[in-house]
Amino acid sequence: MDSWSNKSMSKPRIAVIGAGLIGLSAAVCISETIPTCSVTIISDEFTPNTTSDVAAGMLIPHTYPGTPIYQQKQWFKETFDYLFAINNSSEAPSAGISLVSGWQIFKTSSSAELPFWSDIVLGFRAMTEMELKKFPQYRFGQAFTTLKCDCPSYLLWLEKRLKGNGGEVHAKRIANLWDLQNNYDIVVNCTGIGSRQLIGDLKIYPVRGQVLKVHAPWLNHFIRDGDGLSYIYPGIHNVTLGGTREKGSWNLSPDPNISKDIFDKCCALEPSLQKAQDIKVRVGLRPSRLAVRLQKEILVQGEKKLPVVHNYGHGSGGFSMHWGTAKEAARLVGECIATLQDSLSKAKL
Ligand SMILES: Cc1cc2nc3c(=O)[nH]c(=O)nc-3n(C[C@H](O)[C@H](O)[C@H](O)COP(=O)(O)OP(=O)(O)OC[C@H]3O[C@@H](n4cnc5c(N)ncnc54)[C@H](O)[C@@H]3O)c2cc1C
Ligand SMILES: O=C(O)CCC(=O)C(=O)O
Repeated sequence: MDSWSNKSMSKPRIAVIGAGLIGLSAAVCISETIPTCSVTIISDEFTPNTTSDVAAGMLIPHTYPGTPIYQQKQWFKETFDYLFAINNSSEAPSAGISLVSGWQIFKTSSSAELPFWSDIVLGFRAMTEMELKKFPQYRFGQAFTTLKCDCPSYLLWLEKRLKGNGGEVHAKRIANLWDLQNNYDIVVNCTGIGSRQLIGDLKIYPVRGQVLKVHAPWLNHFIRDGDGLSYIYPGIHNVTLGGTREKGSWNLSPDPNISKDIFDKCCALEPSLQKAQDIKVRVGLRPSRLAVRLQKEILVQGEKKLPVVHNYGHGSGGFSMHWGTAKEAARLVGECIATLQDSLSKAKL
């Protein structure tokens, strides 16, 4: 009899490691799609101290070169539809979800490809001559309406929803997945960049991002340079100005020169930002990987087995993809439960 067969599967116990966007959304989705299980989040950091709190929270996907495009499109569509429904409900302000229209602008039209997500966001079209007059240095642009999450509000709302479903939250650093084996049947790994140390995945690396969060409530249109290095994203509580992408840097200290550079570039795009107030600097490490890792793994140690569902490596696109990947993680957890129940009933024969 292996160690699985000793456990009662009447209420499968699921541990989700990580309380960033990916852990919280996976935990909520599991608790809602498999209501017979218990879900516990275990994490060493919580909002407002996660990478997910630093993000702009825009639904504008980046492409993962190692994940098939049809898969990315599906995750984005599921995420967009889910957040659009929240946006259209009375929950929108407490969840921190808003619709935002704006422009992605390019210095040359040849660099402006039609993105794979153009038919998922709303009203995607080429910018008119009139709109482009605002940006004399730019030749071409795309106008569309998408969704934005106010990151800390959305994380708190997810946590509240999880607790409302009976889920629990514990503060703890996990050094070894096997430490969870006695108390849980299945582990869901949503540790982001922490997966490099926790499970030794050397394919995940940090891409440092520094942003400014400013008070400029008159702004309601987003502006994104197509190079992804300058953006102005108005949200419910503040405007996020970005940004930087420093591959391989683990430095979490804000750099004042970079802050000045971000501010100057954003003011060049939107001069009224000179009047912005309450400027705060935030730095986060994007958990980057060629492909999101979303798969089952059965860890084996002698007679013992521990089913793990990995869900990490969302890089620059966690907000854009999170509900689609949470649904897939929940489906994989369901498969693990079916395997455990099958092994339990065989052991009883
Ligand atoms: C500047 C910036 C702007 C961004 N803007 C956007 C955007 O506009 N749109 C978009 O889609 N994406 C954006 N992103 C990307 C997005 O922030 C990430 O994809 C997303 O936050 C990843 O979420 P996560 O939950 O995997 O990671 P995290 O938020 O880092 O959460 C990981 C969690 O795991 C916990 N953990 C790690 N190791 C352990 C351990 N050993 N034991 C216990 N707990 C552990 C951590 O404490 C944390 O709670 C941006 C990122 C940055 C840096
Ligand atoms: O790239 C963007 O425009 C959105 C912000 C983001 O995803 C990032 O900075 O990683």
